[in-house]
Amino acid sequence: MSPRTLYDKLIDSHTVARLDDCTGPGSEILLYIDRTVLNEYTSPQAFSGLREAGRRVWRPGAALAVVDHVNPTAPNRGAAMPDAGGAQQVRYLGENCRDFGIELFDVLHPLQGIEHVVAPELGFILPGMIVGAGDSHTTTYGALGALGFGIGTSDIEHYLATQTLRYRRMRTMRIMLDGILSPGVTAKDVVMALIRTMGASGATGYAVEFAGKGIAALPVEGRMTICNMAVEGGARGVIMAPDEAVFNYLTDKPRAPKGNVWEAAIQHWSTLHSDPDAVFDREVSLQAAEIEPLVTWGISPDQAAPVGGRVPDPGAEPDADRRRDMARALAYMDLAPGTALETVRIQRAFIGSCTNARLSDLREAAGVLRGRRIADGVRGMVVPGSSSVRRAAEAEGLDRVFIEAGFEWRQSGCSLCLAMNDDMLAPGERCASSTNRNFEGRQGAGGRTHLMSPAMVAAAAVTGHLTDVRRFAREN
Ligand SMILES: CC(C)[C@H](C(=O)O)[C@@H](O)C(=O)O
Ligand code: SF4
Repeated sequence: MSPRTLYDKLIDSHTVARLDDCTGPGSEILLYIDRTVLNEYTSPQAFSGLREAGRRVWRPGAALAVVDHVNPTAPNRGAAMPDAGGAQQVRYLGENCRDFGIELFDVLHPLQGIEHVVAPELGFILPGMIVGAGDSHTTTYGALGALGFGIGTSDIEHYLATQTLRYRRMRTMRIMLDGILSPGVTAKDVVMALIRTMGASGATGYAVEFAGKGIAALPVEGRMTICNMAVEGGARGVIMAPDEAVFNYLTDKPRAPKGNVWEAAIQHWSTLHSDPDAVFDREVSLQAAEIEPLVTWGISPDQAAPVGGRVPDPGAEPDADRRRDMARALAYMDLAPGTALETVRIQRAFIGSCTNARLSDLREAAGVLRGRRIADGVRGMVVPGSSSVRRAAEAEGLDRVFIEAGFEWRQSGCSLCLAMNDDMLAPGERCASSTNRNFEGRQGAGGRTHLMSPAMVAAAAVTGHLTDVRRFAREN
């Protein structure tokens, strides 16, 4: 057999039937999906479809449901939702899980959290799996050696009824991260650098495999940050070959296999990598040493610059479409060309989301905040990625560090990542945010989002303006 990429191997081993006469990219197959994660926001119509057709869920145990998008994150929250729409979605998810036999982590469940944080920490996602779920950031699971991708509502229904999806094979791209990151530069900066270089649709149509020394050197949670946000570069399907670090990460996870099954699993997982001479449709490489801490200045994740740089000048952009997009972004963001990014003042600081609210992210941010206070006029919020992350952080005293620095220490959920609950920016407020999307109004109508790593959010909160976190390292 000719050499194959890891993507090809996973697709081949999950192909139930070919639906056309083609074999390469674009060919349509019926693909077996190992697991899914459901949320209150994208699952309702899928369940309604099942109910109307009188169908049952084929393998209820392969699905896990969580409430994450619409719930409040107030420290003393109860089961009540902020608005009637959210309340209805949460109630219906509860009803559906009960009627179709699916496990649910409801708002007050001790394991509640953002789906992409909850599923890995539970050991629900394992190497070699294919995971299709109703949320674009399902790509996160690539970090565990599982091919994850977002699917639409009608696909969720198809999945629930059959455990399969109609799927079009994608082209393959390998992104090599060569070398090792400099101090103060994080996984978030890697993925932001990638999107900045390739553009917000640079990986559209491709399944992306990340590889190279730089990836191998990253802890699994950092790899999740990269796989999570790669979708903002257009990648609908992301994978990294599982290695020792992944096996160590999974070893104590409650739902991971145990005993003999674990041993056998490791044997199999160790075979999950692209063949040495596998051919990718596209190869890209990034030099880790050249990556600097980045912040976005615009309204698309690719509109980013090194924090030490300046707001770009649309007048200097030769391409007319890009020039117009830049001008529009700067008008929305209320930024003048040539402004030093480090002088841009913020009113809000948000550490949260499925990109950057795991324990390691909170540790990094707390490392900057220890012994410091956030600037006057800045409101800071920390929203742990899951209730488990929240407890683990409390066990090591991180909550105290955040609270003493002046941050609010909240319950888990998507929160201010998107204004779909009661956490949002007021019009005109500017936020340093550890999230993944900076679209207009994403964090509230008229709100202005600057994406960056959690340590950079902490640094900005302390000074009151966008700040190169490496200044703090020098002071310490
Ligand atoms: C609500 C959901 C459809 C959406 C997604 O798929 O990503 C959300 O999680 C987001 O981040 O915008
Ligand atoms: S935290 Fe943000 S990006 Fe992640 S699932 Fe929730 S809304 Fe989407």
